[in-house]
Amino acid sequence: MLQIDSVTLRFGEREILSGCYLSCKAGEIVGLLGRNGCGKSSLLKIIFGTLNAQFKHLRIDDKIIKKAFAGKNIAYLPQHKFLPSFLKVGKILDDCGPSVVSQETMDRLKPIAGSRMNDLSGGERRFLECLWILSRPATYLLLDEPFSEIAPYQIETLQDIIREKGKEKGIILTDHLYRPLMEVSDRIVLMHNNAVYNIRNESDLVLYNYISELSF
Ligand SMILES: Nc1ncnc2c1ncn2[C@@H]1O[C@H](COP(=O)(O)OP(=O)(O)OP(=O)(O)O)[C@@H](O)[C@H]1O
Repeated sequence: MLQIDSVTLRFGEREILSGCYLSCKAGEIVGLLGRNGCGKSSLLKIIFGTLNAQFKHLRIDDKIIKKAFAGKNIAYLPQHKFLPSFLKVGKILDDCGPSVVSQETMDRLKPIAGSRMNDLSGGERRFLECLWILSRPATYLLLDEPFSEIAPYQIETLQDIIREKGKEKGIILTDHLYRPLMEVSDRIVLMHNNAVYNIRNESDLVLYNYISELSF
C-alpha cells in the first residue's frame, strides 16, 4: 500500500497543500479530482519525488520512501512531454510490448510507425507516452491527465489498459475529463479547500462545486 500523509506545500506565502492524505493499494485505481490549481499535479510530483514539499510522509508497505524516482516502485506520467523527440514510434511500440499494444493498436498506428515523436500531433504523442508509462513494470503508476489531449476512441483504449493494469498495480490518476476517470476508478477523491473528500457519484461533485448541475 502507498500512503502519503501530512503533506505541506507552500510557494512563498501561498499554502497549496496542508496535511493532505492519500492512499492507494496495489490492485486499486484511485481517481483524483479537483479544480485548477488545487494541487493535484503537485501532489503527484511530491509522491514521485521531483517536487520538494516542506513536509511529507510517504510510505510503501510501511517503508519510508524519500526519492521514488530513483527506485522502481513508481512510474509517473507527467503533464509535459517527456519521451525524447528523436525516438521513432515503432521503437516505442516495441518497448511497450503486447501487454499495452494490442494488434488493433499496432494496426492503427502503422501509418506513423516510422515517424519520430517530434513529428507527431499532440494527441498522438500523448497517447504513446501514456502507453509507455502503462507498460512500465512499477507496482504503482501515477498518471497526470492521461485523457486530456486524446480522442474518444483512444481514451477507450487507455481505459481498457488502465482497468487491466489496475487489477495488479496501484494506479492514481487525475484528469478534468471526469467521466472517463470515474468510469475506470475503484475509488474517487476530490481535493477541495485543502482537504480530500471521498466521492460516490456525480451528485457529490455538484455538492463540492466541481461541476454544476447543468453538467448532468
Ligand atoms: N513552481 C511553482 N512556483 C510557484 N507556484 C507554483 C509552482 N508550481 C505550482 N504552483 C502553483 O501551485 C498551485 C497548484 O498547482 P498544480 O499544478 O499542482 O495544480 P493542479 O491541481 O494540478 O491544477 P490543474 O488542474 O490546472 O492542472 C497552482 O496555483 C500553481 O500556480
